[in-house]
Amino acid sequence: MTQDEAKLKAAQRALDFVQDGMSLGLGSGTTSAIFIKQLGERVKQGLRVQGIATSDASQRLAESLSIPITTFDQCPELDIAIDGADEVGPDLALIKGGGGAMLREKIVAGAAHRFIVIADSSKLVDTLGRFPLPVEVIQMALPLVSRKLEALDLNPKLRHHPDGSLYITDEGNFILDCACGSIPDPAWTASELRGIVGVVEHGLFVNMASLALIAGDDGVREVLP
Ligand SMILES: O=C[C@H](O)[C@H](O)[C@H](O)COP(=O)(O)O
Repeated sequence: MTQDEAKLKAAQRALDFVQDGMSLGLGSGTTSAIFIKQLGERVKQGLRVQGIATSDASQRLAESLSIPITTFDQCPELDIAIDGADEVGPDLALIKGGGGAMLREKIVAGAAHRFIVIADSSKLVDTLGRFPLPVEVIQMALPLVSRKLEALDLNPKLRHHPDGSLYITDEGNFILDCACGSIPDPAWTASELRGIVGVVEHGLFVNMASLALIAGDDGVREVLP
């Protein structure tokens, strides 16, 4: 099975958890985009749902498929948030933010009764940290935050687009990608990052996911924390 086929299988399985009338968190990234497209098909067939998107790109995609979009004003609680991940570690601790969307993703996942991760099996790891950990930073604080991350040996590097221009998030911030290697205690690292003024959010999701749907050659596995 190719990685894209596995992403499709995970996304399709996630649809089994969606019921008529639900309010959904719509994730970001390639796996989530596949889920949103599948959801769009169901909406076309009459499924009634509404969603809050975790990025401008996901919102545009959902709107193009006529999936109704709502806001936290109208809908402060979501039934399920469904999103991809860059790494899925023990206890379903995650690294997210490869696509720069982790701030809104964390807000949306936190507002959902269930947060379901969809991923192909290449994302499963024994220890988080092979994927660089994204840290979203207020622009003016960049030099200060960079120094603090260096002092923590997190090895931050400012994210750029492939054309060399600076990467700016949907909320107007920079991202420092930390090639820090193994993260043996994600909760500790998360709390260190949380304590740095100027850090808006980071890509460690600890104790948030309630289920991961991991697709590979052996089918789709349901992984619990
Ligand atoms: O910012 C992006 C998100 O956290 C994505 O969910 C994550 O990067 C996984 O993306 P993909 O499904 O494309 O591997």
